Amino acid sequence: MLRRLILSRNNTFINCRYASQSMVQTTVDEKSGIATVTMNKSPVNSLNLEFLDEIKTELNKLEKDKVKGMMLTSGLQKIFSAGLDITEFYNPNPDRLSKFWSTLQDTWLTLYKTPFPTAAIINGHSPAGGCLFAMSCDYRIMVGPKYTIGLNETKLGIVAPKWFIDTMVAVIGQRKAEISLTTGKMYTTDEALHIGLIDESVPDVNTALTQGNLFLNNFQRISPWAYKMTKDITRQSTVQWLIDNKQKDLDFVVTYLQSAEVQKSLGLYLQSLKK
Ligand SMILES: CC/C=C\C/C=C\CCC/C=C/CC(=O)SCCNC(=O)CCNC(=O)[C@H](O)C(C)(C)COP(=O)(O)OP(=O)(O)OC[C@H]1O[C@@H](n2cnc3c(N)ncnc32)[C@H](O)[C@@H]1OP(=O)(O)O
Repeated sequence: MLRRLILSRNNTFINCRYASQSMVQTTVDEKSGIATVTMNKSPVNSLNLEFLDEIKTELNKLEKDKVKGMMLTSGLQKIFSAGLDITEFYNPNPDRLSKFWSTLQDTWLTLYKTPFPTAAIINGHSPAGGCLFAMSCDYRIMVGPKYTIGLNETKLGIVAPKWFIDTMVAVIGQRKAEISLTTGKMYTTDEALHIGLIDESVPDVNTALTQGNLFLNNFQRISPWAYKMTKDITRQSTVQWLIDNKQKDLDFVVTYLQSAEVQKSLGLYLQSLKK
């Protein structure tokens, strides 16, 4: 791992951590202590085992470094994240599939429970797992109007696990989540703003980053302990369910994803993507 200081747009030094061939780049503004984590896995930031592992490691590092906040964004032109890498569960190797799902569980727990405030800068399409990661941040700013966001699992012939569903319910409420999930609806930026799936719609990435910094800087005036306790209490039931049911969730997903019916749906969906 290498480190270097670079000069930011507002002339403060940024501590930049990077590794060769890294899929995740992080900069930390030395003045504000706010980190920007950029997902950079071409072509669509699909979340496979190695990518998830890198994201989790990076989040743990930020916690150790006691950053004051984090913005999660994408380095790709028009995609925040295409969600889970479908090739991880189409014709899967069962051992790798187990490892992949456990890593997803752990990465999500790490992101959902960060002791520092987080903002998703959604600068591109954000289906399924991409939407999950955005919803797991404390605040969402989406660059409009061209992109879409939502949990579209039913469109793939699969079911969003309970903790995906609970995360969405926590953001938009039971009724809207039920409609969104059963129909697999992908929302435009305006629609997402209207139902509360995102907090702000902005015209470009620079504005999104400025607004993200503004949101995170609010916490300079809040006790970190009070922040963390409040977040833990608010998110407790969703987090605790997964902690208590990790193995059950894993066993179910591994069995269900390998069933002939689900494999057939996934094959057809992958084919449609290639077309
Ligand atoms: C009680 C419990 C019950 C059940 C539990 C059981 C099951 C577990 C549930 C599992 C949950 C899964 C959640 C997910 O995240 S599934 C993934 C859903 N993602 C999508 O549907 C996104 C699909 N992709 C797109 O819509 C577009 O690609 C996108 C808008 C992101 C970008 O469009 P663009 O035109 O720019 O690029 P494309 O040409 O479409 O794509 C480029 C190449 O990338 C490949 N691709 C795209 N998305 C994925 C993906 N998610 N995984 C793997 N590969 C992907 C695409 O095929 C293209 O490949 P090539 O043709 O270049 O080879």
